[in-house]
Amino acid sequence: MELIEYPDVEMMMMDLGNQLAGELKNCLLNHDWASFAVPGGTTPGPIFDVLCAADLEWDRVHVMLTDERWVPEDHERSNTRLLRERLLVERAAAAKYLPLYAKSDQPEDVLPELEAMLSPELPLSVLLLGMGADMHTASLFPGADRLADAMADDAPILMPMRAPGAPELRITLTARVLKDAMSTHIVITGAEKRAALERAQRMDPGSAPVAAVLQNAKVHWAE
Ligand SMILES: O=C1O[C@H](COP(=O)(O)O)[C@@H](O)[C@H](O)[C@H]1O
Repeated sequence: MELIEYPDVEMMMMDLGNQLAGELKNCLLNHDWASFAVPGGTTPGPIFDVLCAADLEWDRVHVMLTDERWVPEDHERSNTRLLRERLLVERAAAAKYLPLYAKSDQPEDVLPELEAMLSPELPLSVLLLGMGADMHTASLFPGADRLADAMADDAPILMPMRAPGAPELRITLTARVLKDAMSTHIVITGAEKRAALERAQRMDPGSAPVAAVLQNAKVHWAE
């Protein structure tokens, strides 16, 4: 793991947005397209604000979420909604978006079609992850009902996830998909998450899921 500390959050968001744009651009030099997975939640909005204006061939970038809350796309807690408002705008509106949500009461009903759509995109070219203070990443939550299955090397691409710490039903990329990414960045802010990151480095992924992806990750932190 490489830890990169920034003087302040604003600088981190700007710098990280530019780094991600540079990686996508490099990837497009050698490949027909780049697959790019991003988190939802409260942290990445300002990175998306930088990225969406980046001068790159967005029509060759395939964007997806690392995880989604099983709520309609116009719900205030929808990660898709965040993406549509902050990332898939301006130049980035030309990107191809691969949704992790489909209208259905539960993700189990639509898993085969979602997985068939994602399968050609793997391994992910560029992966940006967030992390909660409880050491969850994507929707791999400590104490989740099927966490062990989602952490296994032979896990499917996607799994539904129900967890005590998550207010709604989730769907998430599994750990092996995250671990296989060509380039992994994790963005965290504040003292509480920094302390959680340090704890996670000494813990088993079964109780600190983010530990599964730390080895090859660049972790970006600002107070
Ligand atoms: O619920 C989620 O939480 C994590 C962390 O979110 P944050 O609000 O603490 O930044 C996020 O990475 C994940 O995509 C999201 O669904």
